[in-house]
Amino acid sequence: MPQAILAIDQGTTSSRAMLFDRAGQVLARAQRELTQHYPQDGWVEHDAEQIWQDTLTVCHEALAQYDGDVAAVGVTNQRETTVIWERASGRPIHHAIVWQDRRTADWCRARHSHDIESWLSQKTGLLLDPYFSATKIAWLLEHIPGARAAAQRGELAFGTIDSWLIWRLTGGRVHATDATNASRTLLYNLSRSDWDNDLLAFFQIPRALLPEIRDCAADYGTTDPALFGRALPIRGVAGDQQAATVGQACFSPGMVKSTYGTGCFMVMNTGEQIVHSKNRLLATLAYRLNGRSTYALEGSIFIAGAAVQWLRDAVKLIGSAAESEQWARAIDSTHGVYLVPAFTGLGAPYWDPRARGAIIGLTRDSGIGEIVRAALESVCYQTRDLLEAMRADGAQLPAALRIDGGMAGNDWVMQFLADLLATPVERPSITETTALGAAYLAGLGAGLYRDLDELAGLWTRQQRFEPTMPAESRQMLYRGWLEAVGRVRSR
Ligand SMILES: Nc1ncnc2c1ncn2[C@@H]1O[C@H](COP(=O)(O)OP(=O)(O)O)[C@@H](O)[C@H]1O
Ligand SMILES: O=P(O)(O)OC[C@H](O)CO
Repeated sequence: MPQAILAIDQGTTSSRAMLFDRAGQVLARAQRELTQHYPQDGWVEHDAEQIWQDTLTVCHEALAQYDGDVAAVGVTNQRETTVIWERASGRPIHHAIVWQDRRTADWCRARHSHDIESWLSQKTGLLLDPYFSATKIAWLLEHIPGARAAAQRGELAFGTIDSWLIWRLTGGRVHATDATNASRTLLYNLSRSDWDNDLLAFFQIPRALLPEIRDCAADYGTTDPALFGRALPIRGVAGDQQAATVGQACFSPGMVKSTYGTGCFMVMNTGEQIVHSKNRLLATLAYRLNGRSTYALEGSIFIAGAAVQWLRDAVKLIGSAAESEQWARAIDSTHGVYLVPAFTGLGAPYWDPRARGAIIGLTRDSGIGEIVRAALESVCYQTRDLLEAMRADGAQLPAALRIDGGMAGNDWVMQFLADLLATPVERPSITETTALGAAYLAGLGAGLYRDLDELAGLWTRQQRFEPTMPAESRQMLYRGWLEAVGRVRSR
């Protein structure tokens, strides 16, 4: 029986546990849907206690499917989502505030200025936007009675979901995060690789709240033996998009992966160089190993697969996400219909928290097919926006785009994407690259793999989509999209 690696992938819409063998093949999997809470327009919350219980359940279910040894545990997670809990009781003081939540939009607007933006961008690679954890922490300290004083006394702990799970997995013994998750808080200094006192002062966040920052492949303690009947070493941690970058083996500068889950996140490896975007992309960490940082340029889109969920659950135009493909194939075009899924504002490169969604160009002939297809196309147009921004930043465009995530299973979307980008799109054999990346990092941390070259050798392609659309059609379609986006922007 080979030694397995347990990967925990706590995402926005579900919590997953997967067991991989050393070659990256899936041995077991279990998954639980996560309840979304929308207390007000633009607010999105998760119950941190449910996240923990679901994680525990899926780990038990996956481990029950396999009776061999588990060499290490890797954790990957939805990033930025913010939990604050009491150190003594382990109880969260409030629901987790999710990355999509826009409640701090006014807070950001009140403090926004050109100088602040460039100061923050220089230190963190990020922007002053509700997306990132710091404004969410500030909101909790301001709105939960007694929280600020308790934080100052060192009685509370902050964490992104990785820290929250590690705390619970280790029975409250380890309060740590990895550098990639830290790099999404607006509190991490990218070039100094540490929390930054000036940033803490700006957001009025006491240092006592913060976890210790470690490498992505490192010692995060062992699981409480009471949980799984044995103590399992936690050896790998990364935010989900960074884990997917590792799972897709994007280890050389210029390599790009794009993950289509709830949102879409395109990450380009920029090597040892921090590229400060002039086009509102983010400079972030790809991974930190042996104390050495590899940086990335990231484009974050808030709504991708979530638009398909909306078609299924809110307006009920389709019965399942997969059905969207038949609707799109059944017509030859949307005949000028565009859907801009700015349900929670617009992310990169627009960063407009007050924009809201729209369907534009409807005629008497428009039907379900046009709307469904427009929703799928919107994901590809938004990807093109990101690639255009990377191009404008002087990045050499990749020879092919490596894609993954739930929506990557939709062949029609992948072909339209290749057509619209005029770039081949490659789908790997294992599209669960986020969990795979966490397993690889844990394997590196446990000494099961030698180095990144060995991991790169494990990547295999399942399908390649070649662009075939004439350039003229591509440009015309994209022009229509830019016009549609222009109509929903708030500034
Ligand atoms: N065949 C499909 N066509 C279009 N969208 C899909 C398809 N299958 C799944 N999705 C979308 O992909 C998303 C799920 O992807 P996943 O990677 O599991 O998300 P996350 O990690 O963000 O929770 C859902 O939003 C779903 O609507
Ligand atoms: O849970 P996902 O896969 O939608 O990813 C969420 C991102 O990490 C948010 O930045």
